[in-house]
Amino acid sequence: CAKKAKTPKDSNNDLAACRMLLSELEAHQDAWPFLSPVRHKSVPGYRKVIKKPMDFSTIKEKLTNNLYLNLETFIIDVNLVFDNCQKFNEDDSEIGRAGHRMRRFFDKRWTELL
Ligand SMILES: Cc1nnc(-c2cnn(C)c2N)n1CCCn1ccnc1
Repeated sequence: CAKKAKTPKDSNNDLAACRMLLSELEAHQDAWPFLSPVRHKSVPGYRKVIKKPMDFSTIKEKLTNNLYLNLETFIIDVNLVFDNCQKFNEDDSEIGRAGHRMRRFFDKRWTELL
């Protein structure tokens, strides 16, 4: 089917959806590992293993500076947070489990927007 043209209104709706989704992520009880950048200087191996660090405060900064083209590019960064977490943490660990719970919550919420 023909791709629907993106109007300014569509972009504003995407932006509102991103802001709403991000605030829900930040308010989640399992968000604590992801609220600010991993202090890679005090986490041995993190900088070597994780090529593209990402966290909710960085996403908020990018949203504020209009660096997301649409909902898709925002979702890519949120998924990067959870993919990094899975790569660096055992599934059976505090942070690993929080990451899985947060990913499940996010997937449910943004798909409810479609
Ligand atoms: C996110 C995330 N992924 N791995 C870590 C981490 C930080 N230190 N260690 C040993 C990890 N595996 N993090 C950041 C967790 C941030 N945190 C830790 C305690 N309170 C916040």
